[in-house]
Parts: sequence; C-alpha cells; structure tokens
Amino acid sequence: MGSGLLLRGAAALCARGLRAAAAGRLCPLLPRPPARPLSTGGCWCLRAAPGPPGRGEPPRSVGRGAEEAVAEEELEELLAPGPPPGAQRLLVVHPAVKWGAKKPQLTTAELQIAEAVALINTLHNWTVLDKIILSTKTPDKKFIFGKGNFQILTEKIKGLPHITAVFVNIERLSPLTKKELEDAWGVTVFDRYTVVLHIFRCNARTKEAKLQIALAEIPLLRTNLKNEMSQLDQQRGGSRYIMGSGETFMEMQYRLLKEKEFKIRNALEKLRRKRSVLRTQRERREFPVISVMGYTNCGKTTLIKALTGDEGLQPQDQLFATLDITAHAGYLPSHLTVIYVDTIGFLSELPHDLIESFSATLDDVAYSDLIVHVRDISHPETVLQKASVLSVLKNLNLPSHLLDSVVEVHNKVDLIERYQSLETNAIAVSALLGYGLEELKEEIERIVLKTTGKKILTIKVNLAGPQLSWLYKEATVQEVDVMPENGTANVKVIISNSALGKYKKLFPQ
Ligand SMILES: Nc1nc2c(ncn2[C@@H]2O[C@H](COP(=O)(O)OP(=O)(O)OP(=O)(O)O)[C@@H](O)[C@H]2O)c(=O)[nH]1
Ligand SMILES: [Mg+2]
Repeated sequence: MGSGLLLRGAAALCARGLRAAAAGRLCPLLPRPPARPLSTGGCWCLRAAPGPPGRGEPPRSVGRGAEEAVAEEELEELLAPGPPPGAQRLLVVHPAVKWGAKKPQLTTAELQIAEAVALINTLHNWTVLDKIILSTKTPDKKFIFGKGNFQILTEKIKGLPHITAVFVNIERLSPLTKKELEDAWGVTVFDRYTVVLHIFRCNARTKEAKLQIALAEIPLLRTNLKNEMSQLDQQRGGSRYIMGSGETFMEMQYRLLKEKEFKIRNALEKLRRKRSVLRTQRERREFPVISVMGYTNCGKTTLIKALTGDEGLQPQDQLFATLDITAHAGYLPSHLTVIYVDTIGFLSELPHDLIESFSATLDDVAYSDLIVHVRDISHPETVLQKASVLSVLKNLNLPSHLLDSVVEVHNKVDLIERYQSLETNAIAVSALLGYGLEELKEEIERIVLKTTGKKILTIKVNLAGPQLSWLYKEATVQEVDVMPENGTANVKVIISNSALGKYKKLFPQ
C-alpha cells in the first residue's frame, strides 16, 4: 500500500536549566536575557500556568490541560481489551507475492518478514519461535495461500506445539478468514492491524494517544459485530426485539457502537481544540517550529536529543517508541531558539482505518516552519521507507512551501564505512555520535530565516534607554558590542519583520 502512519500525543514540558542567551561579547552589566528552558515537551496544549510566560521564552509548560476532556475511568471503558495479557509465542508467516501487480517494489520478502519479527519483538513477553515465507498468488483469498502451501503451513504449525499464535504478515484479515484459520490451526491468528494496534495500546501514554487507538478500534469492532450478528441471525437471535425497547438486539449493538464512536470523536475534538491554543501562542511568540518526521526507528528522538541536549528524551531500539508528540527547545548557530517537535514514526502497509484515526494529529505539522525528514540510511529498506514517508506527507495537504523546503537527513552514517550521499541536498549525520550536527543546524537556520522572514541586523542602541531590554524580549540578541565612550552599543539581532516595525515605531531614530 505504501502508506505510512504518524501520530503524536503529549508529555509534560519542563524547564531544565538556564543558558546564556547571547554568546560573544555580552557585557555583564547589561540587562540579562530571559532564562530559556533547555527542553520543552508536551502536546500542543497549554497547562494552566501561573501567568503567561514572557515573550522571548519558549512555552514553559504544555501537556496536562487538555487531559480533562475525558475521565480516566471513562477512557478505560472506551478502549477495547487487546489480546489477552501474558506471554505469546508466535510463528510469523509472510505471504510473499512474487508475480503480478501486487508484487511489492523496493523490498524483498526477507526484509518484510524481518520487519514483522521486529514488530513482535517490540512487545514485552511476545517472542517469535519460528518464521516462514510462503509464496501466494492470491493473498486476498480466504485461505491466503494455495492448497499446497496451506498444507505445508498447517503441517508446520502442527510441528510447533508450543506456539500460542500465528502472525500472518498482511494488512488485515477479514473476520471470516481469521476464524477459519483459527479453527484450522487451533491457535490465535493476528494480522498487522491487530499487532500494530496492540503496540500502540502498550506504548500510549497520553489520553489523546489512547483515544486515537480507541477510534482506530471502531472499524474492527464494527466488522466483528457484523460477523457476530450474522451468526446470531442464523440462530434467529439478532433480529428479535428487546422487550419494551422498540429496537432489536442487533440495532441496539450498532447504536451502542455509534455512541461510543461519537464519544471518542467528541473527546478528541475537545483535546484538539485545546491544543490549538498553543498553536496560537506559538505563532504569537514567533518561535520557529521544526517537525522532525520519518520512518519508525530511524532516529528522530536521538536526533532531537543531540540537537537540544535534552537528557529527558529516551530513544529506544524499538518500533513506535514515540507515540506522543513532544516539543523541545534548541538553539541554532545564531542563538535563535527553535522548537523541535518529535513525532510518531511511519510504517509501510498499514490499513487505512488505522492511518485515518491518527492522521488528524498531523494537523499541527502544517503549522510548522520546517519539516526535517530523518532517514535511517543504514537500513536495507531505506529507499522504500523514504517513499512511504513522502507518500504520507503528500497526502497531508501541507502548504507547498513546507513540502518544497523539507530538509532530508541521512542518519546513522556511522554504520556505513565512508558514507557518501548520492542525494546532493541531504545532510549526512550520526545523531548517536554527533557527526554533522553543526552543518544540519546551519541548514535549518538558513531555511528558517528564509521561511519566517526573520532578518539578522545590527542595531545601534542608546544604553541609557529601554531599547536593549526590549530587543532581548522581542527578538534574539546575538551580540552586544558596547562602546563605553558614548554610552551606546551595536546589537546584532535576529528579528521578525513585525517586531522590527514595532521597534521603529517605539524608538524612532
Ligand atoms: N548507530 C546509530 N544508531 C542510531 C543513530 N541514531 C539513532 N540510533 C539508534 O536507533 C534506535 C532508534 O532510535 P530512536 O531515536 O528511538 O528512533 P525514532 O525514530 O525516534 O523511533 P520511533 O519513535 O520508534 O519511531 C536507537 O537504538 C538509537 O540508539 C545513529 O546515528 N547511529
Ligand atoms: Mg522516537
């Protein structure tokens, strides 16, 4: 399918320490620049803070305010129970289409089964006991494989008495197929949809992420219900009226599901409305926002950690380690503060329903000033991964200036001897070892200044007046060159057009 997925959520934003804002010849007697938190993390919603942070500071706290949209107990009710808790021992089966239009490009069956195994290994207590690739011409048919290969598979399963489940590495099994396979093999059968949904369920920390999962489960519940109802109908149960209610059992089940969906959408909408408060705040405060996107496990979190020095970030060798969007303040070479937004990774071949329920969370990407597309250049499927990410980006209705200015980062170059990029615009880095970060920051700065219309200027100020402290608040002061003989200073600043206009009005020359 070549589609991917990305989602986000929230965490608390925390101030970690102070940094001198302007390097170089900062005069100790001059007003101090505002303290800047080193790191900020959280969903796009402001927590009630004791008064608004002053201009010139990154948002101080985001995250919890939106959490009241739905109560914790209510949320538990909205989430469908996943696979039973406890250990799962699996056989991973990859149906390989070797001919025709459905034959996947840019990858091999071996790489696809490796990704399926990695998905399972992400889950605590789930282990892969064995794996098998079997070719098929008709993966959409009821038994997925032809008679011969189905027989081989059934024999293999019989020879593995310790397995508790079979993971068939296709997007989605129809409930009927799932049931027939489970009857034939005597174990639970999972598809990519259920496995990925379960990973999300385990990794979701915030209410928003949990609600998105609940929403993604609705289509699954609807097909299950349809299935159950047709069975019940055969036994003539489903269409009987429930005494006094005027509706049949079937109608009641559908109504309950609809109500549940409505509740989830409503709660999500409330959370999003609150999040947009930050969007407005962010625009007003004029911190350039950089969305860091890419395939799962490519190193987005590691890169942001390296760019911001935020020790709170926890990169993991795991698919979908990040499910919650977090924001982190960092500095560009000219000391301009920017906010890096960490996002959920993409995965190829995910069912549409799953993508849809999370894609609304990408709304905010449209409000960023720049997208950094991180690629794990050491991954054998790096080309396929790039195609997956680009196809999702294209479908997000992002403004064209954002799509045209994407900075492509080739990460993990330390794993390739003497790496030389064939793509001239890409920047080679090792987020883990810190290679190439300065070049990346310079490129980010170049584009951010261009897209945000900020200018680097040197302004002469009278030190006896309020100009300098105004500039510290409203712009980014880079250098202050004091001339004691006449009580003035040359101040190098990064300033937006609107702030410059205000400055000229307030302090006419
Ligand atoms: N060798 C090497 N490993 C890296 C580099 N960058 C990240 N990694 C490793 O790649 C794994 C995934 O890193 P993350 O930063 O969690 O990746 P992510 O893109 O945020 O992953 P998700 O949040 O799961 O989508 C971790 O084990 C990192 O240590 C790099 O430059 N070199
Ligand atoms: Mg991550």
